[in-house]
Amino acid sequence: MNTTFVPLAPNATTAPVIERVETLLIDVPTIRPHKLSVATMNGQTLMLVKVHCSDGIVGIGEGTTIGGLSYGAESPEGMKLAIDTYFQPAMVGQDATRIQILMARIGKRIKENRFAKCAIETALLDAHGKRLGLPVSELLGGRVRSRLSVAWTLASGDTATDIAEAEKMLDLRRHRIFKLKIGARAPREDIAHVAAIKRALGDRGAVRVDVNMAWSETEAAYGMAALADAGCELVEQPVASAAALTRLVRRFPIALMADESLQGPETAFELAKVSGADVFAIKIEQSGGLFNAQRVAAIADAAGIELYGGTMLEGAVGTAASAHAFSTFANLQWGTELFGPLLLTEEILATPLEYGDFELAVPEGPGLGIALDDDRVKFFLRDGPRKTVSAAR
Ligand SMILES: O=C(O)C[C@H]1C=CC(=O)O1
Ligand SMILES: [Mn+2]
Repeated sequence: MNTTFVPLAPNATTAPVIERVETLLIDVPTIRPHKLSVATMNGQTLMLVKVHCSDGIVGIGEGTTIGGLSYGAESPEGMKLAIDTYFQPAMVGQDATRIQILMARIGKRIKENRFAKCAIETALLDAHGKRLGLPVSELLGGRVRSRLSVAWTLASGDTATDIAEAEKMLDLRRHRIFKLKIGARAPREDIAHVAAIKRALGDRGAVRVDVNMAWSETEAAYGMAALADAGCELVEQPVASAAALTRLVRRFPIALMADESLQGPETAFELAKVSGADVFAIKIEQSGGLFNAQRVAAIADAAGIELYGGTMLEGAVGTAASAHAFSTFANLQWGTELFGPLLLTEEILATPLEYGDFELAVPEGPGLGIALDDDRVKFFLRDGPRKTVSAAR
């Protein structure tokens, strides 16, 4: 038998190349103040990136942070600067179809900057999916689920307001898993707040908490025991250090989830080695992209650690990208919290993402399967028309 093997040639002369990388900052208000132990958000800044390719295809990506620099080392403004100044020169003229090669090239020239790398990788995957007529999930190996359960975060700062909000979400059949942001007040007050919400919801709603690293180890030991008594099923990153997480895990009848401790495959491997958590909250931005999120998931699976699909409170673009990645995970025992677009007052997609029956539908079209509403995006551009109108008043 005569078989001819045709190698795929990177930079083949016919391959589409990257012509230009465009970045935009979009400022959108939140539906109410979102109070975390590290910041109170009244709006979210979406750093949108558009990768323009020589075949006319434009891929879209997004980077967000929480409270500017309150959550981590990157900010939306910093991502824009890094992409304009350092990513773009590394990308222009390169084969747009060889995403792994391009990300490795970027990785050699640019240390850290995981959020910006995620935004760029998202845009490259979106472009390539559009080119091939395939959803991003299929470029990542294929989805194993098309709908994702979605938790909602209660973070108004007021117990009665949070209960009313949870009731509304249950009535709408939008969410039945609630994550409470605690850690800003004294642990005793926070526990009373959690217990009151769980009492009001009973079996109709699951209650989890996120402390965002605010507790000392002794506060966490007290807090985890009391939370378990209150009927709370999971506590997310109560303390900052991986060593303290490792000492707390399995001591109380409540699941312990790592979030901020996970900053890509290496940190996931270190935490998995010491069995430092029951659950990993995987975020595509914290992981440094969608492929790295899959690597983190594989490490968790190998270590017997369960999985949750986290959010950096991304808008619709980052949420769609996360949904594609999480849809490919072999295990997703704790569902997701991909509610980011629902926290914003404004829609920036031509057709909104589909939420219903406590779930988000993973988009089915080519690429991310979404399209921006360009007029809306223009309107919310930093220094765009809205700014000019209010300045003129
Ligand atoms: O998990 C975090 O720490 C950040 C984020 C996710 C949901 C939310 O309300 O805040
Ligand atoms: Mn968290």
